[in-house]
Amino acid sequence: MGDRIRLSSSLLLEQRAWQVILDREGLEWSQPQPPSARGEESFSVPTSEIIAVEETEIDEKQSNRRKWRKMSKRHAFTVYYMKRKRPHCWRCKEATFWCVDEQLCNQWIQALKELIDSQTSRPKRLLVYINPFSGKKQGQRIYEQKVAPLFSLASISTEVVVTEHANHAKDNLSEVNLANYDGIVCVGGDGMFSDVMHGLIGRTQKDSGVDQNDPTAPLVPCKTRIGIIPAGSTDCICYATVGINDPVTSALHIILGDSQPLDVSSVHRNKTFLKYFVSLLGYGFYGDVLKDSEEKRWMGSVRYDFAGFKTFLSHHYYEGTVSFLPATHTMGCPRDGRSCKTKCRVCKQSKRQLEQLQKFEKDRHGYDRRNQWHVIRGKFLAINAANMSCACPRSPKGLSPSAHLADGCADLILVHKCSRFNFLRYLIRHTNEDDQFNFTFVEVYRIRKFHFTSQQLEDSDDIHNMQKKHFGRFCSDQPTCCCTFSGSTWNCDGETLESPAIQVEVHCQLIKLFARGIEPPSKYEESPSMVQDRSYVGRL
Ligand SMILES: CCCCCCCCCCCCC/C=C/[C@@H](O)[C@H](COP(=O)(O)O)NC(=O)CCCCCCCCCCCCCCC
Ligand SMILES: Nc1ncnc2c1ncn2[C@@H]1O[C@H](COP(=O)(O)OP(=O)(O)O)[C@@H](O)[C@H]1O
Ligand SMILES: [Ca+2]
Repeated sequence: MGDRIRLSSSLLLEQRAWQVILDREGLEWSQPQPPSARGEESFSVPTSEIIAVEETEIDEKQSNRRKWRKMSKRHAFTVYYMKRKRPHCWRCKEATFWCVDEQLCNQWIQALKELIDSQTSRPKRLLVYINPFSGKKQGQRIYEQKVAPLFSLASISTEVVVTEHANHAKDNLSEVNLANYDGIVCVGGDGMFSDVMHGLIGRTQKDSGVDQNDPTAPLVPCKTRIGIIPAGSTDCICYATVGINDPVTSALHIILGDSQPLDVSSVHRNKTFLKYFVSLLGYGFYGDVLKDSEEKRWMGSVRYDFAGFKTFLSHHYYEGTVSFLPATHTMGCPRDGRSCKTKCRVCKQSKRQLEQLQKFEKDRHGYDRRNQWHVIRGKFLAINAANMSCACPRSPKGLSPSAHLADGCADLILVHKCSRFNFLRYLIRHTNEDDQFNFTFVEVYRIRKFHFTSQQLEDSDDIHNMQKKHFGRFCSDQPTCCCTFSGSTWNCDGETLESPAIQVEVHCQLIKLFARGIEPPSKYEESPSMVQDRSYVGRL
């Protein structure tokens, strides 16, 4: 595309004449001679924010200006574009331009279409999975009423699968031809995203011959992007990567072809792969809240408040050993206040440095003097590994406000045993501006890998070893073993995971989302107030 796309014409919009210019950068319209009372009016939409163009039939009856009808037939086209309504919240707006010259009108439509087609990162074919039972069970309605009309406006073809059971999306992804799609969309909550992500990562590894059970195997990054239409109970992954849980905003990020790389952490027990997570892996408090809330699914998202209150009162602590490998490749740290923003420099540089470090480690067969494992043994109310901020409507800054989406690190938060009052103070700080790490009983580290073993398992291992020595085989060798551990469970992106021992490793930028991270506030100040403020589907 070159200078061929450069048009400058006088067109009418809302009965006023505007000088309208289209070039590679975008569309601009301004008043040739601004009426002094109004001041100069000029509006622009960058190419990357133009959604679609359509030829428009002008309803002549609507016009009370008979003189135009007398003159000649009007020819019109409507430009649909993204507009920032308030921080992080996007809407689709429209502006209908017209003129009496049919050829000129067609020329504009053609040029705008060419410009839109030049945006090669935009998806054309999407595979959509809808969980009809997420959150308030509105997934299907949200998709059909708010999202599908926008996809069809943007000429995106879709194949829609309404899931019938848990893991449906994951299983389906193991057999579909991924080459047929430019992206996968999941409509639901964090659990639904987890299903899709496991399907996609598993499929990519299988196709590349990587064994997911091998905790040392470097994983192959997934090419297909995932879009999240939030319709769940917490919607943490959407909120922390877009800044809001709003279906229309997410649909627009997908249509405009945004791309946000995301770290994924793997959880293994010895040589068995258990799960991946992108937001929170939590033991103790968040594990117990999740486990308790699962029996209360019928309550919807309030289940978490009930379970949270109950778990808070029970005030269980868990003994165990955490060992971790601190991240040495990143300049960021959990309390530096440098939160992850669109086109984050910390993420970019960290990835580069991690690649160098990994190459260095490979050359030295894993050895690097900076690789010092730290070991902390204790009694914990909560052990949280936050791969991202984990911001959500309940906690707008999240569990670790300065965690990054794509730096190859997770923030490991250890909440040691403390009084109920202090734990409540800690929880309350998730909802306000105060630093939740500024407590003597809270430690936070930026890490690349960590291991956890519960005290019960350590004790039983000691007994096993002793008994093995003296009596031969013992129960852990038997599949029928009935040893029970009174440990907690893991909350792994909102899915429960029972394992008294795990090894976790962060995989830098393993997947990509249709998102752009958190836009800094200046973006909203820059956003022009447009002439026509009619929302297309935004208010549905
Ligand atoms: C006193 C107020 C305390 C508010 C503390 C809020 C902390 C919220 C942090 C949320 C981190 C979320 C991490 C993400 C988790 C999700 O993946 C996951 C699944 O999402 P999905 O259902 O959409 O699939 N969601 C969850 O695990 C839910 C976590 C929600 C925890 C809520 C805890 C409420 C605690 C209330 C304590 C009340 C104490 C009152 C004492 C007088
Ligand atoms: N049709 C279905 N029936 C039952 N469970 C389902 C279905 N589709 C998906 N699931 C499972 O429901 C779980 C929760 O889904 P999610 O969309 O996160 O809702 P919520 O945010 O309300 O927890 C996920 O683990 C997913 O595998
Ligand atoms: Ca990270």
